[in-house]
Amino acid sequence: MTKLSVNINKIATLRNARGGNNPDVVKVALDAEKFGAQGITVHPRPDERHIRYDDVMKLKDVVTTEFNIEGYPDERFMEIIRIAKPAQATLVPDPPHVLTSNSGWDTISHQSMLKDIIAELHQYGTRVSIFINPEEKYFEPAKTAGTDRVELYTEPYAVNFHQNRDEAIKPYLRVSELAKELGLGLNAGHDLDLHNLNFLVKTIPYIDEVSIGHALICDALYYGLENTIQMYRRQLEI
Ligand SMILES: CC(=O)[C@@H](O)[C@H](O)COP(=O)(O)O
Ligand SMILES: NCC(=O)COP(=O)(O)O
Repeated sequence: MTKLSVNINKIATLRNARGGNNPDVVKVALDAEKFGAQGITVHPRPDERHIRYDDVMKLKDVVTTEFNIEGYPDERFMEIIRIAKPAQATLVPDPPHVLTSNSGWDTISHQSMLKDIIAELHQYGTRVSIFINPEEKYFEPAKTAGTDRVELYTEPYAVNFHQNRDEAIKPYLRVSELAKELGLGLNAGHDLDLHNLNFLVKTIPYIDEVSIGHALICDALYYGLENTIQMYRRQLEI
């Protein structure tokens, strides 16, 4: 069964908007776990626009489901992982000022860098996932780099879903078969929501984990966090 990891970046965005501690990121993470989240994901970007270094240092001691820390593997990120030792680190090739993640790794040109980074993260006992576009040429090099999992970058799927869901999912189906043949674990994330999630996991039933943030937090404004998490869980189970 595909697990739901709730990305709480946008809770921190709201908190930072007024400079206090409301909403309390740690409390929301613990409540999200109580409400059915099977993991907590954060993406501490270098400019700390939402999740801050201090948030990670508090969350690492209290998250009881899977803690997943995403980010570009610069020295600051590696330090965070060295200290936090999360269940999973997801490597994302984001430049510092990108609005949001907008591509997976070029695992061909970055293979040796990724290999060294992944080897170091494995020393901390952390599972490694790398963000990847649904293009077959990147999967063999990802495997050679030593990653445990790949995370399918699903924005193109989400964008094309409403036009033609069967066409939108085709590239993902192809590369998911390849990932399976290579023995790579499979995560998925970015722009997944209540409309497009079920078709993705029904068509690709061996996705280990989806990490969902933006749409889920927006839905929670209307349905409440507990109800929303359970609505997403239901989309993974029907
Ligand atoms: C890697 C990924 O797709 C998400 O973590 C995304 O980066 C969310 O980041 P923002 O919340 O900053 O948009
Ligand atoms: N890895 C994807 C993630 O953590 C959340 O992405 P989004 O749902 O905020 O687009």
